[in-house]
Amino acid sequence: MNENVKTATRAPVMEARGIHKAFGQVQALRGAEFKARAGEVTALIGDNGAGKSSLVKVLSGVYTADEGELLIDGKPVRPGSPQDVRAYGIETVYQDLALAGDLTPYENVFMGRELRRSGVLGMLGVVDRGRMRDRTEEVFDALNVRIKDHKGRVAALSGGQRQSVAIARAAMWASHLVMMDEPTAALGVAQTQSVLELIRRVADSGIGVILISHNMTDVLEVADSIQVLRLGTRVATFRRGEATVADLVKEMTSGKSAEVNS
Ligand SMILES: Nc1ncnc2c1ncn2[C@@H]1O[C@H](COP(=O)(O)OP(=O)(O)OP(=O)(O)O)[C@@H](O)[C@H]1O
Repeated sequence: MNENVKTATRAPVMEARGIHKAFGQVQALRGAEFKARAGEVTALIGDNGAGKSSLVKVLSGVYTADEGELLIDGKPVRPGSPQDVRAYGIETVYQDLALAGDLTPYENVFMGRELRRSGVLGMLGVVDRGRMRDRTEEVFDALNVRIKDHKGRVAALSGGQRQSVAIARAAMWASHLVMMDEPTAALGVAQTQSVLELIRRVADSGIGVILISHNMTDVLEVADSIQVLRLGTRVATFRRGEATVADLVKEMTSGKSAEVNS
């Protein structure tokens, strides 16, 4: 399908308009705009202090914006907490991953949202381990997340596998959107590649992905849309294939330093 037609026909799953957020004297966001579409990876990039984390925390309900509007599926929303945002089918994978190392992958996937047995056993609070394990394996298979030992502790997995467990968990619960904060920051080359492939598969499954990253190569490889923040404002938006590393660096640094080594 023609790229422009495809883009135009997809409603933004999440949109931020004119977001302002101050911390005391520091104006972290100054009328920031942002748009993410279903089935696409939207990268949010910017230099240190540009406002990426602040914007994602507004989008994920951790902060309330001082001014501005949030829309989900085109409808204005006013989330008061992260739980409100999760209720819209939007999950966030933070840098610490929020995994319990002593638990297995499936226990992590269902942590705090355990499935109960039916009937009296369910009423007594007995969890349905078999169903949780089967569902987890199904989701991991669909996303091609390969974990050899489903009964082993998450702490024994590699960094890339732990990241994959956290992303697959988010994708399983998210009906709309997954936000990821620097998912490849701590990974080596091979693990980065497999996490990028997973991010692509999550978007291809039809939900939106927001990717915050410092890594220009990753962003150029996987993102359908790249939105650049500088000093709390969106200064540029590129579609896939429209920008080079030099273009991105230039936008991030107000054109003062277009010199890049990669
Ligand atoms: N809780 C806070 N209290 C005070 N100032 C804050 C707070 N959070 C962010 N800031 C300030 O707001 C500005 C934007 O920060 P933010 O963390 O959103 O940027 P960022 O683009 O995510 O940066 P980085 O890549 O370094 O994480 C910075 O000047 C930062 O110091």
